[in-house]
Amino acid sequence: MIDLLPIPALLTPQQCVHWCDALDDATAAPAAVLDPAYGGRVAPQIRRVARLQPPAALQSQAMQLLGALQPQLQAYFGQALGRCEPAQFLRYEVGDFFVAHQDGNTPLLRDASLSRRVSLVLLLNDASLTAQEGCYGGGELVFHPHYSSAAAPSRHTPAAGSLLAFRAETTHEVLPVTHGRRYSIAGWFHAAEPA
Ligand SMILES: O=C(O)CCC(=O)C(=O)O
Ligand SMILES: [Fe+2]
Repeated sequence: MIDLLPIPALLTPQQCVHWCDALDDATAAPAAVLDPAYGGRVAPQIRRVARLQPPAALQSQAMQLLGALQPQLQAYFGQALGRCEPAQFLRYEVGDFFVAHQDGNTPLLRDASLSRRVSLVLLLNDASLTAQEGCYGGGELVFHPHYSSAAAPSRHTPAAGSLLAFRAETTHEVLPVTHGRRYSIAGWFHAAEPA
């Protein structure tokens, strides 16, 4: 079974609209794969999405919001958690996606992602089947069970302002966006430093 913790209504609909508006003025650059210290590079066949440079106030608000979840996440995932990595503000345009991947805690990859323990994805706008102002189509967040499990992948389109937390080693992907723009924030809690 996939260990998924949904946290609804972390942001109000008004905050979501305000954050998306602020992000439309932000500098955007193609998001990289892998840790920059280990040759982080843009690989659009793997991850095609713009990483936005939010205003400093928004970045720190997001970090406060995510940081406050630490006790709840520690209790749910049964892991001692340390720092939360700077959140990535992401915008998926039509055709953008992120192939199935794990965010960290995968022992064969010995970069900074090794100590990631819990991944967080916060959606800033809603999905809709038809094109609607401010909404996107496609872009489902899909979780894949362990290969030894017969369970089917699960697809999620969290409501604007709500978050999904999962173990960093869980395989997940973002399906291509089919209309509109999808805004999300990704963050990661690392293992607590040994005392
Ligand atoms: O944007 C999302 O929903 C998830 C992004 C993601 O999986 C990642 O950045 O590692
Ligand atoms: Fe991810």
